[in-house]
Amino acid sequence: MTSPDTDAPAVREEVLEAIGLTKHFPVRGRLRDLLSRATPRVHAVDDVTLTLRRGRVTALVGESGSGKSTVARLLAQLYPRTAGTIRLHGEPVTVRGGRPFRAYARRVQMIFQDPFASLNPVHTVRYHLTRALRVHGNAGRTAADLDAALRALLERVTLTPPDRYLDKFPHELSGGQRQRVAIARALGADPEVLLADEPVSMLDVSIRLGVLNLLRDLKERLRLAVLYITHDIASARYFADETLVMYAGRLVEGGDSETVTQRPAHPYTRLLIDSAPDPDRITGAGRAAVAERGDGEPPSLLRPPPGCRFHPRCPYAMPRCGADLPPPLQVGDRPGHWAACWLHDPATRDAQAGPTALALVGDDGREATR
Ligand SMILES: Nc1ncnc2c1ncn2[C@@H]1O[C@H](COP(=O)(O)OP(=O)(O)OP(=O)(O)O)[C@@H](O)[C@H]1O
Repeated sequence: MTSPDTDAPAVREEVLEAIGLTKHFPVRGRLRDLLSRATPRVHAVDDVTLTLRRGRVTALVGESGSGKSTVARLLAQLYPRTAGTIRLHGEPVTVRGGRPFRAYARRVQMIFQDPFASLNPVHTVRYHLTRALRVHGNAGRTAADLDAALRALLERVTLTPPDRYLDKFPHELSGGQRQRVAIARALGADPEVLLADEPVSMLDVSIRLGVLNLLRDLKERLRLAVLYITHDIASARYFADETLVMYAGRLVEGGDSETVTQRPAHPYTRLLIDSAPDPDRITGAGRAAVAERGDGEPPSLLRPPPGCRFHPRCPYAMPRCGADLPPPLQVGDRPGHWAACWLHDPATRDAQAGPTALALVGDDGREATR
């Protein structure tokens, strides 16, 4: 296969794919459970399908406990999965430790929320980066090669001049600088995929944008495929090409970020957007509307609700929503925009149309009729 403009082999845009990814954590049961021999399981992730592409950021958005970190850890092969397939460049891959895991980690790197916890306080920046370069075979042969590679890494994350940072300990750096070191360490593997789990949520608001801009610059210059995990849907609009919304272990909506954030189609996405702390939008009246529209608790993942998991909180729930799991349905005529919500089933829309219609979510994501 060649690209249209050159004779060079076309590079596969899909780097990492998850198909039907599922993780149920067994939890220690109460005596009653032990006697019945049924092990309770937390349904942390169910049937998640997603694709990470070269040079693109995919945001995975949802509230705390929705399963976002578990998805990242499954993709990083830090956890065994209950079901599903992970494909790297089209090849199914399962690794559990040892050399195969190191080979996988060379291509798929993870960045964690708390850079202070992920850097060892007794070691310098030089130590952390040298180790990453050596483990992944990128330290070169000579001391001069290593020195050049260390400087290049620090320059790539704009910690310049490198000499100012190489011999610093983590506590001598600001939160933003520490996260840049953690990113440099991930880049030491020369990866194709970065899994960034809430990479800025522990940083001061004033420096978040700088770190997000750095990640965006890296995806553009290094053509990295980036998974950006966040509970802040506003930052997804700014930073991600594509946005996926997760609720109680399942994906509920996906599409390009502009569409998902500006014209949300799933009632849960609307709730997330309405409850985001946007001073322009959230007025007293706005808050009241949010409360009316399903402010409440996410369900227990030990016994998730049947049908759509959002139905107990959903102001638009129909009898069908508590019984049948909605598949991903295309939203209106917008290719690539989907929502797992029966409101977007053409049959439902036809049945609900007319003067007695209940609330429907229109193509613009707002109520069409009431
Ligand atoms: N090792 C584990 N054993 C049992 N349950 C777990 C384990 N790890 C996560 N869970 C549960 O799985 C569910 C999803 O957790 P996860 O951390 O993936 O969510 P999250 O969306 O990343 O939340 P947060 O933003 O708070 O990190 C939660 O109910 C959590 O308690």
